Amino acid sequence: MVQVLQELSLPISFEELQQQAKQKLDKKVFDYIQSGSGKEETLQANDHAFKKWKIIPRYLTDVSKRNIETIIEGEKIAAPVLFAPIGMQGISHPDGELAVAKAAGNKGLPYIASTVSSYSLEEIAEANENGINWFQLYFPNDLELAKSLVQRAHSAGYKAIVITVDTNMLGYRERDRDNRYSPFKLGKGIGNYAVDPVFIRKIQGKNPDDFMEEMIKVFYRQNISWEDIAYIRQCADLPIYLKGILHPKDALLAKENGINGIIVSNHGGRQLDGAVASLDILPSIKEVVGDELTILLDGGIRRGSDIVKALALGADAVLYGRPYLYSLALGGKEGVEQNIDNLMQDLEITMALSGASAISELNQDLLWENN
Ligand SMILES: Cc1cc2nc3c(=O)[nH]c(=O)nc-3n(C[C@H](O)[C@H](O)[C@H](O)COP(=O)(O)O)c2cc1C
Ligand SMILES: O=C(O)C(=O)c1ccccc1
Repeated sequence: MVQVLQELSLPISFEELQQQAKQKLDKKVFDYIQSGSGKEETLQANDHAFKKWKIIPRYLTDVSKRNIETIIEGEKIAAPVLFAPIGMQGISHPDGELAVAKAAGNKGLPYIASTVSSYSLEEIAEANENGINWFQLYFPNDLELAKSLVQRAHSAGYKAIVITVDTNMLGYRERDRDNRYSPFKLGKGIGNYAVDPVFIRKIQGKNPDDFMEEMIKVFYRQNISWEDIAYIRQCADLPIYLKGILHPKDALLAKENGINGIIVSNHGGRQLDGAVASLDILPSIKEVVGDELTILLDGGIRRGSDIVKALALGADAVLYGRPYLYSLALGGKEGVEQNIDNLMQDLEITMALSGASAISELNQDLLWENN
């Protein structure tokens, strides 16, 4: 008997992908993922920022040999794209981070594991043992705990530490408040804490029901200083990236403090509403830091042309966020792989049609600002 395999086929367009994910996911979960903080001005600004720039293509160039690979932290990656750290992927699909990390590795792109992952960083590293993993740190209040998380990441083969600096508390997310939804309530983001020896020691003797309360107590450090960043460097010999940098003066301080890279980001419009769009501030940041540290950007990356614009304005690579999460919800690991295939094809076509055959050829000369 001939077995007809129903091939998984996710929608190509981001808007359609989001629509189908909305139909599939629980309303509160979808709202939590999709929404921004406040009036969502920053969420919208991220989207709008890309529309302000138009590509002026160069023709009569040779694009017969195309290459979208690039090098980040000394490692060749298949495209200038990293998987943004997203907490609690278990709310989108039971395989959560294990599926996404494996998909990232299979496609030759780095995976950044969140502190609030549903699975532990060790399980994620094992799932993506042949790929590149980075660890995102939500700086805990307890330095010993910070050290433990970072050293575990180092032992598990993570290649860089990304410290998120824009979340000293959660943004004012109106939709979540209406829904009475808190990411912490579900207990889906405790993969790393549940197995951490320092945390386990901390809660010993306490009521297991208080686990979440204890975790929240140590979760946010509201006074991270440059000394704390230096402390993390002492914990493990790994490159350090700061995620959530928007002010050029902070970018300059990052450079002066010997940080390896920054991620220009407003957390996908989920933290400070009213904050500048990451793409809008990118040129000013590039101006102060030059080529001395790696610049990554996220917020609103949906298609190949978004990547071309971000790189032309000075980013070395971008982080890809919500779209992969919707793909995970709809199709697990295969869904994410398919979405990445589409994104990479789109990028290659966009570059070729712009007249560029390599990532290094993308610069501001290709852009026109539409005010
Ligand atoms: C559901 C969700 C959870 C997130 N969790 C984290 C996290 O744990 N750590 C972090 O640094 N950023 C987190 N972010 C922010 C992303 O890393 C990234 O900055 C943002 O999604 C980029 O915007 P985009 O989704 O519009 O592309 C989260 C974003 C979403 C949508
Ligand atoms: O929702 C988020 O944006 C986020 O970063 C987060 C913070 C704490 C727990 C889970 C996710």
